[in-house]
Amino acid sequence: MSIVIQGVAKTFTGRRGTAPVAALHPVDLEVAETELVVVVGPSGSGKSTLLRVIAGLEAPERGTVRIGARDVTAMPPGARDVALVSQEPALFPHLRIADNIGFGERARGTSRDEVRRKVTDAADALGIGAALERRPHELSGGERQRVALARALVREPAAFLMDEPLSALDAELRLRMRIEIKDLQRRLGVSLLYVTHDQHEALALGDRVAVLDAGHLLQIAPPRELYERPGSAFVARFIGALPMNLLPSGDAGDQVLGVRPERVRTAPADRGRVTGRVLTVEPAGEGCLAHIAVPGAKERVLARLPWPEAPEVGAETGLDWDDGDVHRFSGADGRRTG
Ligand SMILES: Nc1ncnc2c1ncn2[C@@H]1O[C@H](COP(=O)(O)OP(=O)(O)OP(=O)(O)O)[C@@H](O)[C@H]1O
Repeated sequence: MSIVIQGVAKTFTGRRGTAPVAALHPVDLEVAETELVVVVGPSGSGKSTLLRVIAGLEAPERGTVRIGARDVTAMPPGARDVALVSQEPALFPHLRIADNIGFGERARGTSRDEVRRKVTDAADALGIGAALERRPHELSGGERQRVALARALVREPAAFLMDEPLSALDAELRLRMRIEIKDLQRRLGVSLLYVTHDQHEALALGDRVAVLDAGHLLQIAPPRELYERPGSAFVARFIGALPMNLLPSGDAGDQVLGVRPERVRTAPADRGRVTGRVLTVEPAGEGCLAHIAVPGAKERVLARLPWPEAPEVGAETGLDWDDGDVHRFSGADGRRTG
């Protein structure tokens, strides 16, 4: 079922003497019936708070949360019919994996045979069918995370919420499980709202990706659109393997010109659009990453280059790019202007 949140705001009133923290400014977000939406943002941007509000673990001070046709804003977590999978799955250490997966169903009064069937199906779907008799401490981190996912599956919830479920795993396992999660979501045809701080994971996984910063939802768009037409300078720097280069432009310096490091070329010092001094050249897999100090730019300009074009450290170099690769933002609020 769909997840629809409207005007959800949350402020944590600090302990005595500390200032209140606005974790979420009014946020609107919709996850369609069979959609996978990823919320991405830096640490402290409000991602977990958003999921906890939807799950019913935090009460918003304003706004509504709907799951399908039901307004669940005032409902306790158990009545919402959503499953939340988090980074560190809380498993019962003394229970077998089968009982961990089936725990909620048993508590709900489902018959023993029915629970056994559901547990076996979910465990098989996640490739942990052979681990059902073991205890949590006998499993790897990846397997324990699969147990948490199986436990969520068994409940057949109306919607899934996942809070950085893969961040404790190594890179290779993360990649594998990312594919499995997307696969599972497709097969089940359910809505999934997935939270991560990793823009790479967000782009790979989401049908749409929502960027959150300091409690503000800045943009929600399909991954390619987010990369190709970021709506603000913040999104342009946050989304992408490397942050977008930003250079002052416009007569009054009131505009910001953006160009991605992978679109920058070097040129003879007197022939580029800008000129700068090469600070370092780092090996970066297939090619290299040159850091260039350009007068007037707040940050060093990055250029992702093939090795044959690697400039000399210390040399002056021109930098060039195509007109079509230029993004423009307003200098005042960083909003996209062209
Ligand atoms: N229970 C709480 N009491 C007070 N402040 C809180 C509480 N929970 C979260 N916050 C604050 O609200 C803001 C948002 O926190 P939240 O955990 O939602 O961010 P996040 O994007 O999930 O961060 P991370 O990626 O580090 O988990 C932060 O400034 C945090 O310090």
